[in-house]
Amino acid sequence: MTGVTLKDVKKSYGNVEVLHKIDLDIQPGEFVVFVGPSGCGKSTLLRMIAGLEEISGGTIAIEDQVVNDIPPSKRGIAMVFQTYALYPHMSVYDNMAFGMRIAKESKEEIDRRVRAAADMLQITPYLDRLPKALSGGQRQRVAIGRAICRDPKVFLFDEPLSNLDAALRVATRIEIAKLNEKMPDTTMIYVTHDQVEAMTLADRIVVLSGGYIEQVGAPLELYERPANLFVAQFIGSPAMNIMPVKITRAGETTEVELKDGKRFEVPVKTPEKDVGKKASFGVRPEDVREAAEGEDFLFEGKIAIIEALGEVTLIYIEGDLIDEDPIIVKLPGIHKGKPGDVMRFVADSERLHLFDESGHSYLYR
Ligand SMILES: Nc1ncnc2c1ncn2[C@@H]1O[C@H](COP(=O)(O)OP(=O)(O)OP(=O)(O)O)[C@@H](O)[C@H]1O
Repeated sequence: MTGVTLKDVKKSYGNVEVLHKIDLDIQPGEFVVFVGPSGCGKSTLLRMIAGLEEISGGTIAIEDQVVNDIPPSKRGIAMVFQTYALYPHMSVYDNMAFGMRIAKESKEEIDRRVRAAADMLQITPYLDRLPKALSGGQRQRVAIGRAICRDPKVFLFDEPLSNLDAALRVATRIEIAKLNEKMPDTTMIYVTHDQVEAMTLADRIVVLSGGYIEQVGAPLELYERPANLFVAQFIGSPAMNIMPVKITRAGETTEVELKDGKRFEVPVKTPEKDVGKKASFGVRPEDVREAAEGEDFLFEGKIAIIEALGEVTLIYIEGDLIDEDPIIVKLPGIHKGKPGDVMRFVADSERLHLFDESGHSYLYR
């Protein structure tokens, strides 16, 4: 089984460094997803692992072998692209067989592998068709099938679903999850800017921003214990609400004060020296509920906009508690509030987050 190790990996274009000091250990058989906003460097990092981009510094090793100077075809990897990259004049069968023919595999072996991959992806009925006679989702399955035929040690996916419409994206995502189950020994590295893909497919997510790794962890770890403000607001939708606070008591748990003077406890550890300092208090829209009559509430405000989505209602709360955007609350079902109504909210204390002045998360208890 094959892992991938990145040590102090850097990438520059001219004198602009776009990836800085990337250290990452991907375990054999692991499904790792790179996410981050546009331009953060996730595709470049994947293409460096594939050998499609030169490495400006550091080392990339696949199965303990440093591959910096090894061409893509010799790295034991297969890559699936956003644009499918199928040969338009070749049948599905020939597209899938192509790499093996170049590698001079026997006819029988080629046939066995093409049929096994086609069966795995349910594309057997289309083997004789040209790519143009297939839907986008079917074409992407052919591209994945072609990659499987190469029997790669490491499978790389570069935003494979982003050209598909919403329904096909879900169906193909599930296909990829099944593929991962069927190929437990194959390491998979997947680039996306879609959080749902990252959360549902990954064993571990690598969050990148501005060419740096912000955090590496299991999906729910990032959701429940974000290491910093960036990850807190990047993972989860709508994003976590962040309100400026002052620390009024430090210790094993921390008391903070909102801009309106309201004080409450957050179960995180803070050092005594941080008393009086500014901090950022975070609570997710879905972790808030409406306070009962007379219940001690966390924050209050006026409804600015209310959006009924059926299964949930999104409520945008006006007020002076945050500097820019409104606070967003996500309540289950249909809520009968209307703009102008004043609402009060509570949240379980375990669902509260606190970040220091530089945006790092205080230690969760
Ligand atoms: N050939 C190139 N020459 C110069 N700069 C480049 C080149 N390719 C990429 N970059 C820069 O490197 C950075 C990372 O690009 P990359 O494509 O890896 O980002 P990304 O996270 O995959 O973004 P997206 O989600 O938009 O594809 C960007 O700032 C980009 O402008």
